[in-house]
Amino acid sequence: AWGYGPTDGPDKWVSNFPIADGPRQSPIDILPGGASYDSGLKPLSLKYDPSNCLEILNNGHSFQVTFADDSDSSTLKEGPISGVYRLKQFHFHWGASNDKGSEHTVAGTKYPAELHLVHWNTKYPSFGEAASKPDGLAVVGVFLKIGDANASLQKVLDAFNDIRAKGKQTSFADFDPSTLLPGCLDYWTYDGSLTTPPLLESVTWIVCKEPISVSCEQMAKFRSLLFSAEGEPECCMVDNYRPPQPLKGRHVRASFQ
Ligand SMILES: C[C@]12CCc3c(ccc4cc(OS(N)(=O)=O)ccc34)[C@H]1CC[C@@H]2OS(N)(=O)=O
Ligand SMILES: [Zn+2]
Repeated sequence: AWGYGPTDGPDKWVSNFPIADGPRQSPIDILPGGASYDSGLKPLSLKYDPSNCLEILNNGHSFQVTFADDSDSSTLKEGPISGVYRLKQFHFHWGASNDKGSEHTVAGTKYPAELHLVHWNTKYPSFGEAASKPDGLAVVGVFLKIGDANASLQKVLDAFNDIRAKGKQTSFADFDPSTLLPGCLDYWTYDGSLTTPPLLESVTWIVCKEPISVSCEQMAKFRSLLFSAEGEPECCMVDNYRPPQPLKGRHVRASFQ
């Protein structure tokens, strides 16, 4: 199985997932000067229904909040995509210290964490089906920056006591993920991939320029989760991020000037 350690981490993934060296891998280092403003890009239309929120789980790589996706009540539309994409889950990536943790970087700058809201294209019958199509998924990325405590994020962190170890899950209801979005939804967009195995090249990435805040104490709470299952030697869940990958001729577009 894969992980983020010295023996099973990002540099080792290519042996079981050769697409790791593919033409549209993620994340990337975003160079604002290298992105071209595209006036044809529409504003993001994100509409989420808190009643779709189902549970929160520790999957051994991150924690994720999963949503009911059997109707078009929590969707992403417009932006760089066409059609309707449904929210399936959101999760985070973070570091062992505040100087690293994000997957995307901005002119080399690493943020302490990054939120990913994973949506799938409803032109396909299911999430799993969509995940193997070049236009199957759209992930909205939001950077976290050290500052004031984030009250909305705190609701998620308060559930951590029930999911400390790998494989633990607990019900998590009535959460509105739009409360985790920045005020300004200016974004960069490019064609990429999942950032964990199976590294499928099926993601339209939409990375928000404006970060949301997280306090130092809240970052410490992220780091209290475990990669390990109950009964195994405890291994803190930290540095669960893939470093930037080669651009390989791709263009990054900006929705703002
Ligand atoms: C669940 C699945 C395997 C893993 C996976 C999936 C989708 C989106 C994902 C986003 C991730 O995070 S990230 N950073 O946004 O890229 C990490 C893993 C993801 C599908 C792809 C095939 C499996 O689907 S399945 N079982 O066949 O139904
Ligand atoms: Zn992710």
